[in-house]
Amino acid sequence: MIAVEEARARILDLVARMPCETVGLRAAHGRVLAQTASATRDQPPFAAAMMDGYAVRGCEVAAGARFEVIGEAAAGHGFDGALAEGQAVRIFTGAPLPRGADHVIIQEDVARDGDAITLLADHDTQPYVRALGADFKAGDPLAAPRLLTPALLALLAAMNVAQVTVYRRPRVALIATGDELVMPGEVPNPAQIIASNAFGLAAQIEAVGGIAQLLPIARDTPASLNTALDLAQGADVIVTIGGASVGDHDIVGRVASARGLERAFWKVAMRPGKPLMAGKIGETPLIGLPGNPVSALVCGLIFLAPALRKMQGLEALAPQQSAILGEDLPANGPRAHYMRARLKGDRITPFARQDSALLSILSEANALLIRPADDPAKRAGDSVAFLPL
Ligand SMILES: Nc1nc2c(c(=O)[nH]1)N[C@H]1C(S)=C(S)[C@@H](COP(=O)(O)OP(=O)(O)OC[C@H]3O[C@@H](n4cnc5c(N)ncnc54)[C@H](O)[C@@H]3O)O[C@H]1N2
Ligand code: MOO
Repeated sequence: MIAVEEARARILDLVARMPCETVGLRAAHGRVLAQTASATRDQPPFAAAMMDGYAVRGCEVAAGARFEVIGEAAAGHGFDGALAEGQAVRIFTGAPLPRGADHVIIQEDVARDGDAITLLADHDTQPYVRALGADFKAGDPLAAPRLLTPALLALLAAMNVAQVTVYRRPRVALIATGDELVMPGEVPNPAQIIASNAFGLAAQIEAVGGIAQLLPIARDTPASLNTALDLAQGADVIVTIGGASVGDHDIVGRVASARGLERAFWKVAMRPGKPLMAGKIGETPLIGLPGNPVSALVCGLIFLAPALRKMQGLEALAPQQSAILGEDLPANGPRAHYMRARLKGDRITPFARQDSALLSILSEANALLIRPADDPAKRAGDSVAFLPL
């Protein structure tokens, strides 16, 4: 058995950066920018009014000052002429400032009489002008790699960047294995259960930008598993679920070896997730997850998600967080324990039941409390590491 960190490092070594592709902005949410994008224009491209009112020369702004209104500037329609002394242009938010103007008096602060305005005594003195390029300048870069969020997509659009180069999404083939499994909605026989793991894993994969492909369930025969592995060809990562342990029907290791698996490791000093296996068949990384539902999903978070992040040019690991332990815990054994826990404020308390088959407890948990291997007993109030769920 190897340590969690060693297993993760070996899995990260199995995967490579994805190739790039160019996509339109509407397809870029959640993708990772692979090439720096640069603004093709200044924003705003002119000094712009920040308020509805009157554009004037700032040096003339004084209580009681009168101006002649000589025209109008609206968003999308500038005023062609220039302002002379004593003149104002009616202006609306977002409009370019007329030549000669450097100040917008908000309309609440003037009395209008035909084509004349008079500035009221208690007027606002802010100029209400947004400078040319105040948001960004032509050539300003948006450096890669970075995850494209809603705000960044809006920024790229404003920069007049219509297409971006992003990493291709890694496609992950998911193969559930076991004679006991039927798909949700099917009618199981009395010894069967519903295949649940691939649904949680697919969601985890999609949450980190991957594409999940659910293949047909492989039965506990080499022929059936080989068929599923054939169908997985072309995937960027193959993930099997179950059949990873030591039982007579745990055939994933054997079948994968017969297909040329170069094993990076089998068995990790962790709970849940001990029988985890990983390697490469040809150029394709294969991760063999344990079948117990919580083991599969915890391994998905701790090993598969970082690998998919790395493949898309992102930092594989998020920084670890810490919280205050809510109750005393006995010493941990030789396997790191990822305990389903409830984090409330800065206090974290593990659930009493930690059986790796209990999805109900996982779904109630909002954190995994991390007990390192051989961690000594802990007291309530001690600081402990956790992963948010
Ligand atoms: N003698 C030993 N027995 C076991 C060991 C061991 O070290 N020595 N390890 C245990 C641990 S820890 C785990 S975890 C499990 C994992 O074993 P497998 O990866 O071989 O998984 P299976 O035996 O196929 O299934 C375990 C359990 O999970 C259910 N399962 C499987 N696939 C799914 C799925 N897609 N959706 C929902 N549930 C699934 C399956 O029915 C079993 O109940 O091995 C221990 N045994
Ligand atoms: O490692 Mo198993 O995942 O403890 O149940």
